Amino acid sequence: MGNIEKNQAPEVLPDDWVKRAKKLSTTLISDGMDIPVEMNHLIKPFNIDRVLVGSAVTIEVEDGDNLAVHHAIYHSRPGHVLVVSANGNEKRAVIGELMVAAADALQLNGFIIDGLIRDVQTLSTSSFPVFGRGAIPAGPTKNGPGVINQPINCGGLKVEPGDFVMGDADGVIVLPRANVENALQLAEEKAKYEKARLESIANGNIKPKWLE
Ligand SMILES: O=C([O-])CC(=O)C(=O)O
Ligand SMILES: [Mg+2]
Repeated sequence: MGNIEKNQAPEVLPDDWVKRAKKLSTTLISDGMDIPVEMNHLIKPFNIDRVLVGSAVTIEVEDGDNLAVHHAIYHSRPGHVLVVSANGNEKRAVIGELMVAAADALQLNGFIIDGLIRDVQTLSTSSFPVFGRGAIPAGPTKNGPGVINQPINCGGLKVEPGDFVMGDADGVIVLPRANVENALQLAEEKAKYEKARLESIANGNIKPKWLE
């Protein structure tokens, strides 16, 4: 059995951030940022109707093994999102419907997997948000090793434990906490602009003023 290194679980996000983010979108937040906050396009929602916002619990596994992910579920609490780097493994799924049912019962906020999943028919209609690269029938081994709550690379971004994570139909963004308040304010302004722009289009003022 390989060792599972468990570090302290991060703080959850303030309720105010979660409420405000849920009224916005990943695109509105992305528009205000001058640092890369977007995971690459390979990390997609399995159910495009689900929105996830939470504090990152990071997990690194190897060779299609998911023992650390099982441990991380019970090392997390409501408000946490489990963010998993499967280190490029394309041969085995590292989560499935049983693990999602357990995470849902513990009121965790979602899974983001830079790797593969299985049991997609259930998970694509589940109310629990799951993001990942794709699916394969082959299941994981459960031997370790693995690391919980150390910085990881996921979807082309560095993710630190406790980072702000949001996922929706367009993909996943990750922000260091120091950037969140400002990012939410800019996104709220952009949301007002987009609402006004849609109203002008509906009223027949179709060409945008900035193009004059
Ligand atoms: O067996 C596993 O660890 C993954 C899986 O398919 C499930 O959780 O349903
Ligand atoms: Mg399964």
